[in-house]
Amino acid sequence: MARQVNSQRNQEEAVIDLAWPNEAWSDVTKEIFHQLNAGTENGDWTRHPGYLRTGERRLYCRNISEQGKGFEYAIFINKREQRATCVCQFGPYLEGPPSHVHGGAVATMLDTVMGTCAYNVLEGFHLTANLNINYKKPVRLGSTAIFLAKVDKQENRKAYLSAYVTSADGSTTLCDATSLFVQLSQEQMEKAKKYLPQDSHND
Ligand SMILES: CCCCCCCCCCCCCC(=O)SCCNC(=O)CCNC(=O)[C@H](O)C(C)(C)COP(=O)(O)OP(=O)(O)OC[C@H]1O[C@@H](n2cnc3c(N)ncnc32)[C@H](O)[C@@H]1OP(=O)(O)O
Repeated sequence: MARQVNSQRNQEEAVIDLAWPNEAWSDVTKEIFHQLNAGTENGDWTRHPGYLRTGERRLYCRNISEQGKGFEYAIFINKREQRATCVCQFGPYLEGPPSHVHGGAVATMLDTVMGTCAYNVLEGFHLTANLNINYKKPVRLGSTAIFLAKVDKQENRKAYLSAYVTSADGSTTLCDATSLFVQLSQEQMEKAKKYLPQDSHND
């Protein structure tokens, strides 16, 4: 179940870690989560907590209030291999083409998984400079997909990544993507500080 942690900022703001199975997750989503979570046992992989703050600040893809209606996902990071893997179930609020997921919702998850993966090489805050997606097959609403991202190259503040999205059984490639993330310079970080939460929860 989602776990409640308290942010250091103020006690009444509950910070809930949603990157855990809940009753809205299908058996397929739960099974893939447990397979991926097993990789954290030997320390190669780390599950990235997915915080929903009850206060005023939320990460967009965590903020659909009713469980199961939007993005339900967990991301795992492998720092040594500079990779990230995500299991994601797309709820009914994300409909684009009838009974299928909006391409922008798939792009959101690609942006988030690749952005999280970029933390393997970039320090501090980074932003998406470029995101290119090839949509190979429509994604059924309510289905579960697996996102696999890796860092291909780093040049100073720039990290170049690639990713692909498969069906839950891995048999079908739904999308492939490339991206560029740019780490904010010290000067930009100073300016961005006022937007960052005081507590340690990144997501
Ligand atoms: C472990 C903890 C995990 C926590 C996870 C939490 C969730 C995380 C996931 C959430 C993720 C969500 C993420 C989101 O949704 S981020 C939201 C969407 N992105 C933005 O809003 C970014 C808007 N753009 C900018 O702010 C600036 O343009 C940036 C900061 C990107 C660069 O402007 P800056 O003034 O700083 O630097 P620069 O212009 O000198 O560029 C620097 C270098 O980059 C090269 N360049 C730039 N653009 C492009 C381009 N399009 N193609 C190719 N190259 C490009 C450029 O040539 C230069 O190269 P070089 O001359 O140095 O060689």
